[in-house]
Amino acid sequence: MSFVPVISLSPARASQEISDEMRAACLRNGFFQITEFNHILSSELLSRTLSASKAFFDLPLDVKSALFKENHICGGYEPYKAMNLDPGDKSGYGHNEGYSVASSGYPTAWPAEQILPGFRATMEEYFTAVNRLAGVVSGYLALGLDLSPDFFGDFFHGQLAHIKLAHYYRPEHSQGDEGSVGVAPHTDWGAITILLQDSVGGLEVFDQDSLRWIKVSARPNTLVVNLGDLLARWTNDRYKSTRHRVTSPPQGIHRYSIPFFSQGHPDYVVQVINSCIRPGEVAKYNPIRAEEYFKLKFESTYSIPALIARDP
Ligand SMILES: O=C(O)CCC(=O)C(=O)O
Ligand SMILES: [Fe+2]
Repeated sequence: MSFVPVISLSPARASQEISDEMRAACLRNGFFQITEFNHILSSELLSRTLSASKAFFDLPLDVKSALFKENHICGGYEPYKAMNLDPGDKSGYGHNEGYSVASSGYPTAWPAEQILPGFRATMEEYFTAVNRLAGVVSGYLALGLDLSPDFFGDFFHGQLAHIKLAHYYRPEHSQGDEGSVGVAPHTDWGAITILLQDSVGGLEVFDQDSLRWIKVSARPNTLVVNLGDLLARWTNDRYKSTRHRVTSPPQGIHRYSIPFFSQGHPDYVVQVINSCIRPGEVAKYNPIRAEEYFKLKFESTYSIPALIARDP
């Protein structure tokens, strides 16, 4: 099996076949790519969303800075090198700037409509579509675990999620390896991440069997799906949440990507799935409310103490 298999979601395929392929990928690295999901999310929307993201980052810095992300629940601007996903490594600050959009009902600092016409509408449209796609993928994941397809339904319904527009580039006049850390090695925190990326590439996964960094190809009309720590926890680590990183594009090249992070309904209590506990094993994790879990993760990661102090 490929390290990061490409799985077609074509409606012509049998659900069991799709879920079997996902299961194999989840047991290995928790990483796969999906294609042929046009019936859920159109390729036109994918390219419109990437273009809108580029237009946002082209705004002057003072306009973007005024939209500063206030705390881990809100959406807003995350300045260049604000985030270190590897808290133990001082050189782990990613060479990217970001802008996150929170679920509807949670505040996002939007640019004024006259500054970026249509931006908000495109992001909201993409958010709704990718959220729906996450629900569809979760149905296949449940089937792959021999659970009812709506097993994850209450977690995803009314969930807190966000998309993060990311813009990677090296510092001006950088040389050699300077600025090569796009995102330091990390695992994602949530249930599933769905990544939209342009054609530049740079995402790498640390394959759990060969113990090598594997490049994830950037394919048109294809999204990368990976499981986060919460799904690993939920399955008593049967399904994998794997370390990955982003290598910045060469000097002068810009890369745009948009991960969707699925965090679940804040009040949902995530408890190890009984059938994932093998004979002789015990549940490795206590039940935890999704909201509490994310607050703990956020506080250990971000480099801006003010963001945490101002938590509502
Ligand atoms: O931009 C990418 O390719 C992935 C980014 C990522 O892993 C993250 O933001 O968690
Ligand atoms: Fe990630």
